Amino acid sequence: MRAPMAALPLRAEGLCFGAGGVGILHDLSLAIEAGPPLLIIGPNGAGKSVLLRLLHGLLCPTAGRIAWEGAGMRRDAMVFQRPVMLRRSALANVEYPLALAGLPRAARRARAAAALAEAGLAALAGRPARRLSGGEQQRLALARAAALRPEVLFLDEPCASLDPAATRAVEVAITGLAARGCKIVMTTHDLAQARRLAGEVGFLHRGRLLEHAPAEAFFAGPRAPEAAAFLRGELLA
Ligand SMILES: Nc1ncnc2c1ncn2[C@@H]1O[C@H](COP(=O)(O)OP(=O)(O)OP(=O)(O)O)[C@@H](O)[C@H]1O
Repeated sequence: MRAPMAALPLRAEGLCFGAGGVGILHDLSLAIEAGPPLLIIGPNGAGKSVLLRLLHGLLCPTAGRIAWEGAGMRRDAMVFQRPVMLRRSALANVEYPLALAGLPRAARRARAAAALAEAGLAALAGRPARRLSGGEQQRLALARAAALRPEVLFLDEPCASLDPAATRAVEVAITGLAARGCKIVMTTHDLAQARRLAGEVGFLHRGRLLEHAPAEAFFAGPRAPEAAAFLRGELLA
């Protein structure tokens, strides 16, 4: 089967977002291309989640533009910090969006089972999704998104409340998706996690993208003084 045409690159130009008279993102420009994961890092309240929501189309910019510049139809999905599970089995949670996407029943079952297996959840397929642990639910949310075979997957702090073992399992799932060609765009507070996963880094501070660089260059010596302070563990105002 031929791979669908790419919708990437995704370009944001002069992006601004404000709410209630308060500016949250300011004149942000960013090009997202196919390749290894882009980790968006920065202090609390920098605007990381808002940026992901804008890029995924859940919020409308107050100024600027977002364009998918490839020839293909956009295929992007998002996983939230606290995923919402349907009151059904894990397998049915993965099948449901496939049904909405119009996949025939037999193909749905096979694709959902494969996505669960890839996330290491095959043994839990029949379990009620809402009874799974936080880490299992997060992996289930990833499997549910991955089953749609998105070209881009936006992940908003997917490991925020997970212990190290659950974090590791989620990171394995993310790395697997990236290796299969899915562009990961992910926010995290955890610098060690950013070092483990990132191919490129975007550093946001007070609603401004102060740096976007290959991960190796960024961690070896960020250009923005605020990014350098953040890497040193200083508390940024
Ligand atoms: N829909 C909204 N309406 C109004 N203000 C919002 C909205 N969404 C976010 N904000 C505000 O915008 C700022 C940036 O929020 P955002 O959640 O993007 O930060 P963040 O960098 O993801 O922070 P954290 O690391 O704490 O999750 C915050 O001050 C937040 O209160």
